[in-house]
Amino acid sequence: MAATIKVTNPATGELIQEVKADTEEEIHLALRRGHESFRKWSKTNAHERSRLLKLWSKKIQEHKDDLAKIMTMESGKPLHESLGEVDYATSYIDWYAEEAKRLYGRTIPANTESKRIIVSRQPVGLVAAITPWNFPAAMMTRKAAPALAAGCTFVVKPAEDTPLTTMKLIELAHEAGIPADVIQCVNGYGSEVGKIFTESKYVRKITFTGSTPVGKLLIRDSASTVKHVSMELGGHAPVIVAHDADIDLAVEQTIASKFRNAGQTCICANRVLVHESIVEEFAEKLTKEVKKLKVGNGLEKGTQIGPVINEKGFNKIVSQVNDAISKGAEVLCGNKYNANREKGYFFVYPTVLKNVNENMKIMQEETFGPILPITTFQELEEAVNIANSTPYGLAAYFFTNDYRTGIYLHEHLDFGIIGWNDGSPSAAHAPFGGMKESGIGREGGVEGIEPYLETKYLSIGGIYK
Ligand SMILES: NC(=O)C1=CN([C@@H]2O[C@H](COP(=O)(O)OP(=O)(O)OC[C@H]3O[C@@H](n4cnc5c(N)ncnc54)[C@H](OP(=O)(O)O)[C@@H]3O)[C@@H](O)[C@H]2O)C=CC1
Ligand SMILES: O=C(O)CCCC(=O)O
Repeated sequence: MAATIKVTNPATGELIQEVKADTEEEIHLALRRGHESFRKWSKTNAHERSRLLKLWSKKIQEHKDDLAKIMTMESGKPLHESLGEVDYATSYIDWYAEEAKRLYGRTIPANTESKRIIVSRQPVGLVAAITPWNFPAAMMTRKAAPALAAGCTFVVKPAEDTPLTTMKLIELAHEAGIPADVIQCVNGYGSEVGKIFTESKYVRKITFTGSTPVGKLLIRDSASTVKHVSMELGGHAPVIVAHDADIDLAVEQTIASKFRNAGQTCICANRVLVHESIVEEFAEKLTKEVKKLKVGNGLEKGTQIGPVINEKGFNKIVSQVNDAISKGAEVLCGNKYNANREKGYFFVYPTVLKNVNENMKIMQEETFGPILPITTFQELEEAVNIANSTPYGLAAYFFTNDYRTGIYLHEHLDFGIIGWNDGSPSAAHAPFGGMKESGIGREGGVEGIEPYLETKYLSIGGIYK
């Protein structure tokens, strides 16, 4: 395992900090500590766990500006988005601080007078999390908060591109009074740490946000010890704009969905299907707005689109755009880059493509970049078939003012998260997650704590009549 991880600023390529990578022994030790502290933490009463989570949230808010700056420097996202992410991250802690107090059990009527059946919930044990670089704060807290609320202990490995935000959050958790062994961070390379996590006898649950191929590996490797798994994987979100849609709203919300974090979110609009009767108006209005988006270093005032995370991400975006153009796509704006492979920064200007078709890679694969391909449809059924024609099933969006169309689309789209006239559906109080190869389980809402709980029932006999 490498001794250090170099964290660089994707806007400049400059080194921000070298982070010590944990050795195999140190990671095993962290897992053992997490396991050993489980008994005490799981027996700490729910109101006390809730109190400590609230203190953690407060500490994070006190350090909001520092955290946002760190996040922008290591991930590239514009500062206003990082500030928003700090709030989003704490909203999960606040929500689960309350849910900790609501882990109710139940009784079941027995089939004889001399018995009682009681069902209770208990935490699964030590949870190991692997998180991505695109939301270095929120993806961690939306796993850690329900885990700690449920009474689990928690070890996280952040993405090597963005460990600093996570390390700061863990430090603040300890300052808030959450015991050091109850929530820990280890650093290292994904494949190496992943193997240690999945093989460990101490880890009872793996929770992951990242690409579908890595998710599949983690599911496979977790089988040998039958761990619980929660997977929040890739997406390929369709946006369907029906003939009766409010076009201005559809344009505004599609931009909000597509260009957040330079298009690097798993629920970003990835392909836009517009009814053929309105495609010209939609494309013209959209392009006019997209051209106004300001590209630059996320720390500079007014920046709306930062750099993409790294060369690998950049290459994938460029190859999808080139493939689409070579197969007949028309560029309405963008297809412009400011990249320096030696220095290590990669900016992609927001790009709108028209006349795309199903044979292009961009219509089949997750893009993770600020590229918006537009295609058309005639009948709703055709739009649904195109939308559902990928292995992904995370988020989908549609725009219509006709309730019949809305209900039809809602019922026929095979996606876990649906935005109807809404390009920003995420919320701590709602269940986020995907169908098909987009994942297993839900994060957020009352559903988001379930994966951290086991159900146990007690059957008591010999009761006096
Ligand atoms: N659902 C989502 O939100 C995300 C989707 N993606 C998709 O994946 C594409 C590639 O991005 P990339 O960053 O490479 O995504 P990865 O899935 O490779 O990375 C996400 C996390 O998984 C870790 N990881 C990588 N390989 C393994 C492994 N074999 N076992 C265990 N953990 C591992 C990474 O660690 P390390 O950093 O050390 O490699 C990181 O912490 C993106 O273009 C996008 O399409 C990416 C990130 C988030
Ligand atoms: O890209 C992701 O993995 C998370 C999307 C952020 C959100 O809206 O919760």
